[in-house]
Amino acid sequence: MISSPLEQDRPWHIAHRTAAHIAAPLPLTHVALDAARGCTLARDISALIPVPAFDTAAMDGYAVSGEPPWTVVGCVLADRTANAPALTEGTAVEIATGAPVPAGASGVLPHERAERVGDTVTGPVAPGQHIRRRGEECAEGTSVLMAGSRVTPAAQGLVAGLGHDTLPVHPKPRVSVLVTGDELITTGLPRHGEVRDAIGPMLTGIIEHAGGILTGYDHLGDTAEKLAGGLVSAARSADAGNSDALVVCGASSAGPADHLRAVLHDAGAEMLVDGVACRPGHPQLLARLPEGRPVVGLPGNPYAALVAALTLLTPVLDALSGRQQPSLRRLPLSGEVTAHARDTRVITARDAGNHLVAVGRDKPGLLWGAALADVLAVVPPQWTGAPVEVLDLPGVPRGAL
Ligand SMILES: Nc1nc2c(c(=O)[nH]1)N[C@H]1C(S)=C(S)[C@@H](COP(=O)(O)OP(=O)(O)OC[C@H]3O[C@@H](n4cnc5c(N)ncnc54)[C@H](O)[C@@H]3O)O[C@H]1N2
Ligand code: MOO
Repeated sequence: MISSPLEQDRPWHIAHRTAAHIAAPLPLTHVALDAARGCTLARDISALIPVPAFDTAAMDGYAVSGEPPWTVVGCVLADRTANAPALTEGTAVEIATGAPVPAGASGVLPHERAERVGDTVTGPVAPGQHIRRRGEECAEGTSVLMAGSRVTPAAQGLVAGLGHDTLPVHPKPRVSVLVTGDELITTGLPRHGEVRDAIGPMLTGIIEHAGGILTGYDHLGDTAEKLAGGLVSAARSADAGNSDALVVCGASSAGPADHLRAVLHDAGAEMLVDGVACRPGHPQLLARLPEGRPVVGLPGNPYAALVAALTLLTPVLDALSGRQQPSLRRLPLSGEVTAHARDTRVITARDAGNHLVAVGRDKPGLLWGAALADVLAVVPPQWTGAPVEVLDLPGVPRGAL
């Protein structure tokens, strides 16, 4: 039985949470360090080597042994061949920062504190001064990153320094997108009856920001057959390993060309969110194909599609990537805001640091306000002014103002 969208509309928070629990994380795979950026760690990571890996000079100067004065007997640089003989009492070697400190050294005297005449050097050095001891910053085997954390550029640098070449991660979910609509064109000026596709161009960035990869993109016509065919071939390519989730844009409502619900029903899909009580974006949906793959249906109106992408698609990709759903921060909201009696409103806003200011220009059909905004504000039904939850907009730096 296919119901009309409005009858089934789920409260916004429930829809958001349902999407976050739709799927288990994709199975662990080992990927090269560079490819791991943005992925979620599937296991804790520990140090394969100590840091520093050997006793090392923390300053350019002289590694000395015993009390001054010292006779300079050589020079040690930070390279892999450095293998200086042990120092005996009263001797020193010139040493570079990072070079292995020879056995027998009692400290390192920085150049700027050293007085050197010929081969003799003197200066003040406390025992052990300016020597970084093996394992002092991180002992071998220490657990440094937890499973579930995201691989950031700093994390890549950290684990490279600790000897890793690959990382165990949940891979980035691959997403196939089907854009419906006979009226859509993808370049140039639309003629009468035509509309430029505004959803496709924003989806790649949204998917990437959510930690996924766009692996398939198709424009379909408006018939049920084309949509069913598109779903089948997208699902086939998914079987071939090309996608972990499907997104359908448009065809989500009740019009003569809106076949998504019927096609999903015929495909045996389980409908998990059949409309959301939010404005814009109420016809959005979330389903699971019989083999388990999630399908997110975005409404055709572009701003409604953006709201739906941040409501359902982002949490689905978080779930597949093994990322914990971040709890949304709350901020006070000012400006022209009219709450709805029954539905959540998702509106465009600027982030002024400790409060939000409504941007407006957020009618369903145009992304104008969204392109000017830093965030979307989630305004609950019958809102009377309490702080609201904040959805970060993909690609906008935090604290953009
Ligand atoms: N009887 C009802 N009609 C509508 C309802 C409803 O509840 N009952 N909901 C309205 C709402 S809200 C929305 S949103 C739209 C959703 O429509 P669909 O998802 O079925 O999408 P279409 O009908 O294909 O298109 C709607 C609109 O958006 C334009 N569009 C579609 N795709 C794109 C795209 N990729 N880029 C730019 N613009 C796009 C399309 O040309 C239409 O103008 O339904 C309402 N109707
Ligand atoms: O999703 Mo629609 O208005 O709510 O554009």
